[in-house]
Amino acid sequence: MSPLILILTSALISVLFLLYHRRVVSKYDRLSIPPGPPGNIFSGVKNQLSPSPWLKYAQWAEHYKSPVISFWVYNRRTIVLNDHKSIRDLLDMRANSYSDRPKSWMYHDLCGRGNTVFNISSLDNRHAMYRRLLKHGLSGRAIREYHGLLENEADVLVDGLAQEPESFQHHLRRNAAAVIMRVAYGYTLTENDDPFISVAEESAKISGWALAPGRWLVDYYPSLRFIPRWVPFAGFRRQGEEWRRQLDSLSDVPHKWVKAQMEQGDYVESFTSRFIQSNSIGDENPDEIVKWAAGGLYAGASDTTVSALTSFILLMALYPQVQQQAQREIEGLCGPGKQPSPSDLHKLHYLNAVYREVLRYAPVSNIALPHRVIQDDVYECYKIPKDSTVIANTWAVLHDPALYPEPFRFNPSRFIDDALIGAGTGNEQPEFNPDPRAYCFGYGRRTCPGLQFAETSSLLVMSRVLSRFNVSLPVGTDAPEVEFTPGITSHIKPST
Ligand code: HEM
Repeated sequence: MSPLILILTSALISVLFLLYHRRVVSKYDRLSIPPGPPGNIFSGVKNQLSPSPWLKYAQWAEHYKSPVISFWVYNRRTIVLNDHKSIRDLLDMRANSYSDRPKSWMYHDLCGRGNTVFNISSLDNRHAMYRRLLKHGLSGRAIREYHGLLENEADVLVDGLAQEPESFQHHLRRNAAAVIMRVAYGYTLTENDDPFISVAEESAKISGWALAPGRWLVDYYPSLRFIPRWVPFAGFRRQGEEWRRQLDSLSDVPHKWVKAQMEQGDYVESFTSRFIQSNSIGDENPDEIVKWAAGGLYAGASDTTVSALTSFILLMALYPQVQQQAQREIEGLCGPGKQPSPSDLHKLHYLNAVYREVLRYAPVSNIALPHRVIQDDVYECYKIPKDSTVIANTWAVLHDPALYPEPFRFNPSRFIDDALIGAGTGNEQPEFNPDPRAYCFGYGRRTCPGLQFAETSSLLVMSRVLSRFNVSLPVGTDAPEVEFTPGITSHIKPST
């Protein structure tokens, strides 16, 4: 080809590219951002969000007549999805773009927690490695191996409840911790003041402070992290370093304990021991991958199942007819006075419906965890800018009257009564009362890996409690207003 033709061809290609680019870019630019409250120039809507942001988001969606809304929190663009369609379309169908986490500079960077399962970027290969391990360790087959453990701990729980029914939350907490410590580390909890539980609670406390939304300006203005630590107003840097030291040593405790037990040749097989011995992890530092994945087990399981089971106990006391129907089902299957075993659980259709209705009526996680979109996107007539924090308002979906008629009525039959379920085609969700587990456990590549484990352990506890007790409010107590605590994991009140 002659040089002239080459030059002309290159020029033509450049012009075509520029025209295409201008058309696409200007089309994107012409679109508007989803509507939402303007907020103030410095902190955006930050001061309008507490204590129950999901209610505020739902109000704004109604006010702006759009399920997809947006606003600023300081200098961070936040998009909230308030209906099932936008959540499905974006977080699930476009999971490759919407599964990252927004960066918390205080917690991820200064406190060094960026590698935990919950926080690590979805673009980091290690996220996929953690998820592979968790999938293996929490598969149906793995869970069957834990059946004996789940049964023993459920017995300990009901014995505790028989002795001190008023401390039911303490017993539920102990049960969740005992099960997951054994699964993750092969560790058996001591009766009181267990040192591993103290370690885990200390980490959770520090994490709560470091993650408090809006508390650390460095989360919104990351260049502040370069301020020298000796500068008088750089207290956050000194605090971050101190917490980093504490959190590093706390997260090493259980992992080192398992390794020491293994070196002595005297250990109970666990998630950690199994994967430490496996040479299929495929990272130059497999020990770290196992450590963080096992840490995710405790962090994911310890508070969530407690929240669901606390709601269950209170709702059984408030809805005796539901309780009796579930008890009749259990007795019909197992015989009078007999306890269901883990392999009976799938046959208890009404109890399964009660579990789903507990998750729907009192969501454990009202707004899942925040996601981050990694590239500019267009949804319907809106542009969604790269790096926006994307929040799914799970609470709004699970209380949407168009999806769940009479959403504030606790009614497990909605999931088994054909008259209450709209027609679905093939494998699709029904028109009404779809399975709430599709929302309660999060979305896309961040969907909770513990869904099946949570279900088996919760159903077992629920069935054992109902086959041994009649749950009721303390004598002389009026039925309380049902309210929920704010926070990442929400708990039904009264919680003491
Ligand atoms: C009723 C019980 C539970 C509920 C409602 C629940 C809910 C959730 C939610 C909403 C998320 C965030 C998903 C997202 O960002 O979109 C999550 C993540 C996670 N959950 Fe659960 N969970 C429960 C139990 C468990 C259990 C028992 C485990 C472990 C045994 C667990 C381990 C995890 C882990 C490791 C993640 C992080 C996933 C990631 O970021 O890639 N969860 N869970």
